[in-house]
Amino acid sequence: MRDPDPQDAELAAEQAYVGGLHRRLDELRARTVARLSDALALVPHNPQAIGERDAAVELHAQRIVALDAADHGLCFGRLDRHDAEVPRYIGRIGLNTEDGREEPLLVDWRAPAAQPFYTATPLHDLGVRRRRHLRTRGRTVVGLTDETLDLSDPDLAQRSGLAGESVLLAALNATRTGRMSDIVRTIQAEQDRIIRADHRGVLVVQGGPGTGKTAVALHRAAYLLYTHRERLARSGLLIVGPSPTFLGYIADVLPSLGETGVVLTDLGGLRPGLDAHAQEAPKVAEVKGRPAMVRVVATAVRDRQAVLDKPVVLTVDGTPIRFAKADAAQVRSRARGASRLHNEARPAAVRAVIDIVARKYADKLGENVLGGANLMGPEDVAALRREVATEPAVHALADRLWPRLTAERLIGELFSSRRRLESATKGWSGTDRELLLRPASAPWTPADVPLLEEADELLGVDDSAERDRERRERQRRLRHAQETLDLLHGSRSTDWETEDESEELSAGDLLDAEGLAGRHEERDSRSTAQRAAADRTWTYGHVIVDEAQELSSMAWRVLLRRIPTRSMTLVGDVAQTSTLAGATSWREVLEPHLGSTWRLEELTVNYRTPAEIMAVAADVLAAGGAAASAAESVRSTGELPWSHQVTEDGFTGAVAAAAAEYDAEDGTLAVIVPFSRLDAVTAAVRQALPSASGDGDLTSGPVVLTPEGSKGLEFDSVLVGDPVGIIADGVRGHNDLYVALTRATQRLGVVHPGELPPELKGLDPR
Ligand SMILES: Nc1ncnc2c1ncn2[C@@H]1O[C@H](COP(=O)(O)OP(=O)(O)OP(=O)(O)O)[C@@H](O)[C@H]1O
Repeated sequence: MRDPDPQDAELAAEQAYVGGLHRRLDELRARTVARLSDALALVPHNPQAIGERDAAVELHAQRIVALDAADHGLCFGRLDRHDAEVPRYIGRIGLNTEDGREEPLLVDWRAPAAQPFYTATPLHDLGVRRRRHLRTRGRTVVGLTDETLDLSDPDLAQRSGLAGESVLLAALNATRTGRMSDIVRTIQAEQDRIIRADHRGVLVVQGGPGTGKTAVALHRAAYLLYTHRERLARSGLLIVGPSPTFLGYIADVLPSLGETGVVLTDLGGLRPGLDAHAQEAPKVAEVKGRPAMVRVVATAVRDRQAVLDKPVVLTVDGTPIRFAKADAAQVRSRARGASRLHNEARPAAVRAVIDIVARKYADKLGENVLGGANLMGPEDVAALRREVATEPAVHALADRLWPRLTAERLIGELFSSRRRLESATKGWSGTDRELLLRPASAPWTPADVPLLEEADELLGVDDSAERDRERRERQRRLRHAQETLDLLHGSRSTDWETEDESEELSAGDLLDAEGLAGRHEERDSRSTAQRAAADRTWTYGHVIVDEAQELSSMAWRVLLRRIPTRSMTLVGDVAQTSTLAGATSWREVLEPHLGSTWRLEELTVNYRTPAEIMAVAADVLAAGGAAASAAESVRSTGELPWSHQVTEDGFTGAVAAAAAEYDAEDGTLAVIVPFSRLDAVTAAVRQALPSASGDGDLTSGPVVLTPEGSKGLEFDSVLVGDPVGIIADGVRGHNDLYVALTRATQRLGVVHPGELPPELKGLDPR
């Protein structure tokens, strides 16, 4: 019989503890499910009770989601401290004992008490003696890794400075699934500092490829939701990413951390109700993103506030009325004086047309043939005005002079009319203007979204009909509330036929009635995230932007409107900018919008790409003239990235063959080619590998992408086809190639027709 292994005994002890945590989790879940059923079974008898019931249902349902999410990998860490007897366990959520008095059973990774798990070092041990990483499979503890934070530890000199290095490397070497996973078990100190940074103001996180910017941004979202739960539950948190494929790739991370109430979108999906994802030439997107477009949109709106080239003649009840150019000018100046917003000014424009036509009509009808004063009295004129107001020709004229405009109509009609474009882009070069011209039926692109939103800002809404409806509805509610109060108090009767009911109510009564009427207002049962996503004017509590270097000036305007408090986290890498509209330095892009009121944090370690691949990518970065240097890789694989020269004719076949070879390896695969070769290579790869997906779903098989489409993603194997084509195709071609090469977590191959560009000479020729 062998001696019991001390490691086994430790494992058994941890298993006992973790088992207890799971029992506690089950208990809490069962209790929350019971509360949810009780709330659902409740039959509320008044609107206030309905509101309370709905709030309770939402609260319990969210709690169940969070408890379920925590079940997988519930506890992953333990801290033994110098000054405490009991160890502190760290996990996905906080769990207390029944009486809630002792040290919590489990500390949420986001709580201040958990921070030493990520940041304690032998030099700054933060009271920690030993950090233990627990590995679990299902509910079973399958492994332990200890780090002693003791300066006298003889192994210390060998350590890399990474927290939980072996656990981290195991996570980094794992094959990818096509979906990003959370990193709560292995967050590194430089990442932790950013995740927990103060939420106020603008925090810019710069980092090379694979430094965990996206991971950090998402964990920061979870941290902010935990720390400022109440405020963010009301105002919401917005995360903006570069593309729908990217959003699909990161979609599991926050739910796995128990957080679901976040709005995730890309620019093309930011405008409620509009799917603006059509592709367009990068040069067109760049023009649309320029700050000069603010003026173009403003001019386009003013151009729709027309004056006449020549007089028009209307017929009112058989009487011809001449509407002169000067009359049109008067309409325009009255409407412009009424409101800055085009649609809000429209009622004034309509009134002005009616007034002018009625006056002229009265002048005609009341003309004194003997040459004296007009025979019409004020009542006659008022009656004529009412008649004129129902005349369709008068409204048609008002529409012509001051049309009701939606943003879609304004921008659509602007871009499809050479005449309108010329007027709105005076002083522009013909080439730039030409880029904006497109057919009326052209679908919307992401770069159109900021223009539509800009137009909305100038158009406003003519909500007079809606306001009337609301006023009547409010009067109805007030009447109903007062009747209810009267019933309660058995008080006097009131004549409700009077329009102005406030005269009928004493001040005290009105307050009571208003209070009661307010309770009857319908409660919006949608969640904050749903309401925020559907409302263009919603302002968020915090906004996170990933790949922020890609945003154009116009896109910044849209985002900043959604966050007047400027509580933002912007993550990106200026060396990965691919569009002309994108940033080459943070100062250059942020200064016009934020001045110098932002702070910069940097991430310096590349967790994704092995050193062998990074060496090649760094040469490409340098050849592109980038000022930034690539982040240092945390690991190497010993596998050299290779190149394979082929003829032009053999290119697609060779790519498909190499893809088939890589597909036989474990994990995910992407083939990245220039936009001009996308269709041909996709067809060839699909023929060789029927599982190759074409719909941007990264979980179902190999994908063929452009460098731009691969932004923010990663794959175990990456095959880059035609690097020279990538450099030539892009407006910042070297950056595009750099992005493509740095998507690989394990293997990289490059297939090239013709010579290999000198910056890729570091590849191993095959
Ligand atoms: N502390 C960590 N523990 C485990 N994995 C990590 C850690 N930090 C980053 N990673 C992993 O490294 C990979 C790269 O991270 P991420 O995609 O967030 O980088 P990025 O900086 O956004 O890259 P890019 O700019 O190239 O898109 C991901 O697989 C991520 O899970």
